[in-house]
Amino acid sequence: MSAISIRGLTKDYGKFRAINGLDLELPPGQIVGLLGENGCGKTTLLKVLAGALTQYGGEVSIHGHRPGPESKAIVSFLPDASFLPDSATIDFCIRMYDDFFADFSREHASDLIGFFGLDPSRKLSTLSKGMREKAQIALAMSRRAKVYLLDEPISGVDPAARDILLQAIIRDLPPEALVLISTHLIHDLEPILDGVAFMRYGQVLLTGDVDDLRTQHGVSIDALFRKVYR
Ligand SMILES: Nc1ncnc2c1ncn2[C@@H]1O[C@H](COP(=O)(O)OP(=O)(O)OP(=O)(O)O)[C@@H](O)[C@H]1O
Repeated sequence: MSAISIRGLTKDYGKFRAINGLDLELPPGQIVGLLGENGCGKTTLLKVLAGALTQYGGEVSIHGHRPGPESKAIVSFLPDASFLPDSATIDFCIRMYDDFFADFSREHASDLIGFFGLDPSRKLSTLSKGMREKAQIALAMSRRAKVYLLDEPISGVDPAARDILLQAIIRDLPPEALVLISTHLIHDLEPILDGVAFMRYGQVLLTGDVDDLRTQHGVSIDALFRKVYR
């Protein structure tokens, strides 16, 4: 069974059609980059998959479930905006996730927070953008989910820390998990990607295995992106 199966997805914001008849099939056990120009619909697609946008057209299935309570139990979603209360400490967020998600591991989260060098007693309001991203990634990746949806997870962190963050994302990943990551930092993400989905104007333009695409086009995925969107 596909981890994600989408047929003819449409999503309108008022009169504007942000997703326009999008089809996508993604198997489990892969890390897939969701790539495309600003405004092509990446965040909108991830929000539909996460169950955060409920008004849409077409068929969406996550391990056989339409987005809703059953899919949310197996999907770990990391939105692009900060979604945790400013006044909360990292420790409080860990306890909140633990209460909220049956598949959450406190030990794993504490381990990742330590790995990132963050002090769990710090309030989120006192963290830099990059530190906050690290904390949010630690929380999202400490669920034993079947699908991880990560929207621009490393945009705020410095180049040297990106590798560490990517290692944290792939570390201890359940083998059958699908990770769908939207990003503009293709060069940084490329080493961990198994597949890519290129989007344009609310549709999927091209999908494929990164090794196959590199062989077929004779360039890196980063270079292929520049070629496709030139
Ligand atoms: N709440 C909203 N109301 C109206 N239009 C919206 C809303 N959210 C997104 N859009 C529009 O929908 C389109 C897709 O937006 P979306 O955020 O999904 O793109 P994106 O690919 O994630 O962009 P970026 O790479 O810049 O983050 C854009 O044209 C955007 O202006």
